[in-house]
Amino acid sequence: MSGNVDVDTLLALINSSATAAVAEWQKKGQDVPPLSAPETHPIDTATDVVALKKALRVLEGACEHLTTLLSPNGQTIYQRSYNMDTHMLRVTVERKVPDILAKYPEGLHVTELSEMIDIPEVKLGQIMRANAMRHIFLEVDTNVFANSRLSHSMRSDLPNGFGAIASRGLCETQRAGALLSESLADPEYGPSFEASQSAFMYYARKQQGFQGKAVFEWLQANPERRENFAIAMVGMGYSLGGLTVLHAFPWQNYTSVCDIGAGVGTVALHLARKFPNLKITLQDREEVVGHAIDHWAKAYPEAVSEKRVDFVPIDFLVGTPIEGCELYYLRFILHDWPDSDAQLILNNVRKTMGPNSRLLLHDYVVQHLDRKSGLGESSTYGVEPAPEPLLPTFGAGRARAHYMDISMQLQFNAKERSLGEVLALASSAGFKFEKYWDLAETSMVEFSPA
Ligand SMILES: C[S@@+](CC[C@H](N)C(=O)[O-])C[C@H]1O[C@@H](n2cnc3c(N)ncnc32)[C@H](O)[C@@H]1O
Repeated sequence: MSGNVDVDTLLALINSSATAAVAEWQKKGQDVPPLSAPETHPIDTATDVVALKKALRVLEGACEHLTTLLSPNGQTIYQRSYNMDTHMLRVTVERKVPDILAKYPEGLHVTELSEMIDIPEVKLGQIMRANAMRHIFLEVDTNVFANSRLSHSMRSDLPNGFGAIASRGLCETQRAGALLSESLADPEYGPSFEASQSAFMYYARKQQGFQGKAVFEWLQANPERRENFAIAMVGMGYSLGGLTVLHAFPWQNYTSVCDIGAGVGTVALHLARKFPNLKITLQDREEVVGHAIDHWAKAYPEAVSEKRVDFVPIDFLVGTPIEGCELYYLRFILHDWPDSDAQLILNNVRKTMGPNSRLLLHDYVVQHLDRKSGLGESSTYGVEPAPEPLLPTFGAGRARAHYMDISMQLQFNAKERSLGEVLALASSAGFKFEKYWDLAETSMVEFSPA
């Protein structure tokens, strides 16, 4: 069997998907800025990005497939094993280099930067160049660095939350990831599916001496990281296309929604702005509800004074959400919990729902990589399969689904679920499947009471 034939097909996919992506950038009113331009673009914080995400999942999948196909195996294996991207990025994100370089649009010599952030000049030069090679920072002159389009977008003064996403990924998730193999070999942690015995908790206990039970307690004990987590959730909405749900789902047909585990209202704030007739209730842990009240007082005081939004604390593992809402919406909640706890949460929602209420579960839906299972889901539930020769799930075009899946394992001993797993879980809590919403990157599954 020859792989040569795949080259032409992959090139055609790259061509058509890149053309479609450019059109989506232009629809937002401007051309694509070069990677060297330290500019933001409206597409960074656009919410209606299903068409862009659909083009990108083909483009990313096809580019990775083609380079892997045409590279000798040893080259790819070296590339995957020696990839230092996250370590290099962490050094610069922790030391707020994007904020520093924002003050030097013409660039800053590595000698001065090294004095400011206390890293020896030679080492820092290596680190900055390794980042610049991936378009994070620019070497504008020999040993002189400036912000690129990517590093500019991580500035802490921008409202996009991208710097916080990077910080959460690099400082918490990657540290746990670095100890995954050790935690899996540990006789206590390895076989456990308890949130208190995740790889992150292994890291927090062994390296930080933390005595608490699980991640949300760790965040509570680390206020700066908790604050970063809240901002990262805002950034997740933009970067993972989670806000496409604002456009895809007919919210205008409903009058009330309870956002369970809402955080400070990363989705609810947008819902309140776009659908003024929707009565919104935010529910989360008591201290998070306190932050949400402060956040809305600054971000959208009119919604509060017009009583379009309520804030009600809950521990969703033990208590039921408020009664009488038409919609119960859970975004990025069930993936934090192992099946036994996810079941408790769903049972509690089911108890409170009226006969005409709907449950909306919004997460990544992961798929097996064999074409048989992909085709089964596509014919039964409308999950779009990738064109051949791409892996049926779009391969690297869905990398973030796998990153999120592993990130949930690392932090909570939990996971992203396949559609079959979501349906089984919901069915055993007394729900009936209504509709699968393909949001191109994340997915939403709608249920009614059975
Ligand atoms: C991953 S965040 C998702 C936040 C928000 N839904 C979003 O999509 O941006 C998970 C949320 O669950 C909340 N949470 C965790 N444990 C909880 C509990 N026992 N009861 C209620 N909320 C909880 C956290 O405080 C956090 O806001």
